[in-house]
Amino acid sequence: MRPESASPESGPPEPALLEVTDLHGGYGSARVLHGLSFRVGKGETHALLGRNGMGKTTTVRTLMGLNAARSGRILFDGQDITKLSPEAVVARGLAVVPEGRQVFPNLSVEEHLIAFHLKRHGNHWTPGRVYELFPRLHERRHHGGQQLSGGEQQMLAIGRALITNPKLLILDEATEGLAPLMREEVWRCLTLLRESGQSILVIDKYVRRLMTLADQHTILERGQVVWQGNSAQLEADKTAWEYLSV
Ligand SMILES: Nc1ncnc2c1ncn2[C@@H]1O[C@H](COP(=O)(O)OP(=O)(O)OP(=O)(O)O)[C@@H](O)[C@H]1O
Repeated sequence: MRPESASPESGPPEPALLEVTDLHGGYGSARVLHGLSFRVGKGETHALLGRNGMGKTTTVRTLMGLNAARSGRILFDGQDITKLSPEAVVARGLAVVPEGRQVFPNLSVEEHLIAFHLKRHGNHWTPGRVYELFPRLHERRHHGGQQLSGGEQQMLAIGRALITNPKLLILDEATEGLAPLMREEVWRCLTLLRESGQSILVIDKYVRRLMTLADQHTILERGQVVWQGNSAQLEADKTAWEYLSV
């Protein structure tokens, strides 16, 4: 149950899996995030929305420890991860499917999955499970990253994140540049993951499609949160759409 929906009878709200508070950050002297706050509950699918250049990728990079936070706090599963290195953040249970996929050209599919496998959190995801989710990857398991199509690279990027057995899976524009059928493959995968209870933070341009998937939405505008709500609220609120139109 999400904290917002806790009734007085149900006791105190469940602590969030991810709680970002008054986060400031950017790239050196370039300030991009101006005090943003949002939370992702356990088992929740949360969409981070906003036009190009509004700070979504910078938020993800800051969560992952790739960009230093200037101030503010990132709590993950009850622990402060604000100042942790990327390796330590992954070890705590965050994993990202990065913008542009970033698969290694000279590593085979199988080598990617073996190299990134982290045995923990019940060790749910193994190379075999990833191949069940994406049979195409099994067929291509001995091929190098550079020999894969864009869609196959995207499946591998998702598989590589899942194989770390993350508590929170983050996807930054996972459908970007994909043909419609491949996009649907990504949505199918996200729907399955959501149904299995995986917590997900997703950034994507296909807002209408996200509305069928996400429990909550946070809209960023110039590095600040300008709107938050669920899919029904987003559907109904014209103000929110003004932040999303190009
Ligand atoms: N390496 C960098 N150095 C300096 N500024 C950067 C860098 N990368 C991004 N920015 C700036 O930070 C701001 C936010 O960019 P960011 O990539 O976080 O936006 P976004 O919401 O993810 O948009 P997009 O969909 O275009 O990726 C933009 O003004 C961008 O120009």
